[in-house]
Formats: sequence, structure tokens, C-alpha cells
Amino acid sequence: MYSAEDNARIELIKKHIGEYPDFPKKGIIFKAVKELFLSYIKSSCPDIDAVVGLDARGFLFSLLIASELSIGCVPIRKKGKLPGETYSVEYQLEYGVDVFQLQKSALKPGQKVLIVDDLIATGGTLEAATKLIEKSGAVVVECLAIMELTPLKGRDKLKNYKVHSFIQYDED
Ligand SMILES: O=P(O)(O)OC[C@H]1O[C@H](OP(=O)(O)OP(=O)(O)O)[C@H](O)[C@@H]1O
Ligand SMILES: Nc1ncnc2[nH]cnc12
Repeated sequence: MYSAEDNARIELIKKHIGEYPDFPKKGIIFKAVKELFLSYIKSSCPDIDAVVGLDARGFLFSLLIASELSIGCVPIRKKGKLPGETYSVEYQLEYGVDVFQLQKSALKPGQKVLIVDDLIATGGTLEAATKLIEKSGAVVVECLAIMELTPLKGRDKLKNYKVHSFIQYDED
């Protein structure tokens, strides 16, 4: 499924992901991440109109991808950060409850969208993002993340969507 170069990028990223018990934070190698994302998107969903990045760590990747592909980059942000009219959705994530917002004017009906984040845990964050995007009439083509904590079964919340992660952690 991956080229030899992609496998090397995945190994490089994996090597630099630290373990920080009791603190929800992860580190990454940017160049390898960018190339890995671009190579995957080229083969899986080359026909997208915009990249949606999720507050906050998703922004790091959505900007890189959108700028390389010369397409729009749209932020979904936590409550109270976006000006103008917004759609809102409350959601649950691994360690709490939050509210996500999307500007009503950010996406047009029918636009094909890729959602990008750093990590899938319970899937609550990505599920909330799909709801917001669909409120605006745009279409979620795929959800993409670097890492996935598979025991938390995030994909159960995302059954109607194509979901991909490059690195899976199989233990709690
Ligand atoms: O699959 P879930 O259980 O919903 O969890 C995944 C989300 O949790 C983290 O974001 P968080 O809101 O903690 O904060 P940050 O990106 O603002 O650091 C992570 O970056 C994902 O967006
Ligand atoms: N265990 C975890 N580590 C890093 N980010 C997260 N977001 C949700 N759960 C997380």
C-alpha cells in the first residue's frame, strides 16, 4: 500500500513520537509528515477543493497540505474563536467535552473536503467536524490523521466516512 519512501517516512515519524504519561501531547517530524500526507492524498483523494484543519494540532498539517496543493484551507475552531456567523456542534473527546465551530461562509455546497488532524482517539472530534461540514452543504471525501489509538474505536463513530491513519497504537 505504501511505497518504500513512505514506509521510511512512517518509521521516521514513529521514532520521534514521544510518550508523555498523564499529558496529552505528541511530537512529529514535519518534512516527513508533509511528504507522507502529499503522497497519500495524491493516490487516495486527488480531487479535493479544500482542506479542513481541526483546532489546534490539525492546523499544523492542514496549512502545509493546502499550500502545497494550492487549494483553500479552512479552520474548524473551538468555541468563541471565529468571527461572523458560525455553525456549532458540541462533542465529546477522550478527556472532556467541547464545542467546535465553522464559519458559515467558509465552504460552499458541493465542495469536496479533506479533514486533517493529528490524532484519532474516540473519534468525537472528527465526527463533530463532519457534522459542521455537512451543515454547510460541503462533502467530506476523507478524514486523515497521523496517529490512531485503535482501542478507543474512533472509527465506530465514522462509519460513513473514509478514514485513514498512518500509525496505529493497538494498546491502551
Ligand atoms: O478522537 P478524539 O477523542 O475526539 O480526540 C482526538 C482529538 O484530541 C486532540 O485535540 P484536543 O482537543 O485535545 O486539543 P488540541 O488539538 O487543541 O491540542 C487531538 O488533537 C484530536 O483533535
Ligand atoms: N491520548 C492522547 N494523546 C494525545 N492527544 C490526544 N487527543 C486525545 N487523546 C489523546
